[in-house]
Amino acid sequence: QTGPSNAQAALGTPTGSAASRNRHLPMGVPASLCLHGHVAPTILLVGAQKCGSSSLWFDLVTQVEGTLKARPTPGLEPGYFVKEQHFFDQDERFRQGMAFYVSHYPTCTRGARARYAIDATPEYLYFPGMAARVHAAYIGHRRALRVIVIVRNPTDRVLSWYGHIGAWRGHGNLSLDEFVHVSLRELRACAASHGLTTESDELWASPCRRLHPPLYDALTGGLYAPQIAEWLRWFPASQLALVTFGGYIKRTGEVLHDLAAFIGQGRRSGAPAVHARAQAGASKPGARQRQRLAAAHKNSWSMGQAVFNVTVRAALTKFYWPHVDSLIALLHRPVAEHMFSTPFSPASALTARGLIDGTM
Ligand SMILES: Nc1ncnc2c1ncn2[C@@H]1O[C@H](COP(=O)(O)OS(=O)(=O)O)[C@@H](OP(=O)(O)O)[C@H]1O
Repeated sequence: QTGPSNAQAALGTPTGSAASRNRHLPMGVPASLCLHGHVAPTILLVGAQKCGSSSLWFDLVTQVEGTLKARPTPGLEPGYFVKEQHFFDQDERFRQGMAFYVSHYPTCTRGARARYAIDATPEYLYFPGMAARVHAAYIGHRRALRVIVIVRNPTDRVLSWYGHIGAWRGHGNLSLDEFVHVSLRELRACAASHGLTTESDELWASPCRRLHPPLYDALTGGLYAPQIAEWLRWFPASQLALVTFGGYIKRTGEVLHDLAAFIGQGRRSGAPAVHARAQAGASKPGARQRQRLAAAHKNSWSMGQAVFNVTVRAALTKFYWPHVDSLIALLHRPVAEHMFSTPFSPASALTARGLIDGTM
């Protein structure tokens, strides 16, 4: 799928400071990757969907030195496609090849400082087969890639999904609680009919990953372990970074500092200091912060104050417990040993309890 490149990715030395808890920054930080005359995306913020990826993308392109977003494409929704290219997950775009993909990014400039284009398409994590496609497409340039994953309490993710994707695809007349109830019931039935249990990681790549409309993939998007494992099958752990939503909200400046180091850069000079973000609605932000948050939330249709009925939340939490345990177990396996994580390191502080109660 990859056409001939105009330049090879040159490997230099890291310029960013090493993040405190991560001893394993990728060896050799790539300069800009120039393909077909354009700066090719080397930072893939692959999801998960509804886990704060728009906010994190906005912070990366405004705060981290050298980062670039895509150019608006005429005829396509500008606020959406500058963030998400949907190249690897949409066959009709993928078939057009790498020259088409990179044409959405600025042209390369001889002698310019290193620039890192970002594609923040959350479906890259969710769809099976994406990591393999990226691996094949970046042949000869794989070491230039940095893959970032942000995860969130999966129960809160379902609420967010219902308010955005569910509303968009039409969740019929099902209330939030009915929607969860029916999704759990259908998922259980589907798992049983395929010889699986609802605790199994295999659910994600099974036919049960998508239930019939209007349920779709609301629940299985939160099975993070198999999704991350798929990327770890194709890329060295040192090229993957894991961010926790709760940690990002509470320790935004620290997370951006760490990710800048992961990318091999520092914070943009002159970028305003970013302090911890309050959870939406928990504080009264000033006008400037409101403007920043509005931009950062552009791609989210937050349900604001909506809450689950207590029993429904408990049922979802029960469903997700083994899956969060599975994520923590994966992060402790040798294959993930050199994975970059911020602001919590799996070996020390990241716990299933913290992810479930949203403090991480
Ligand atoms: N700073 C801050 N504080 C609190 N909440 C935040 C913040 N940044 C993003 N978010 C929440 O993240 C949810 C949107 O996630 P995504 O941007 O990944 O959505 S999307 O997949 O790109 O559509 C969406 O969650 P819900 O409000 O629960 O729907 C956003 O509100």
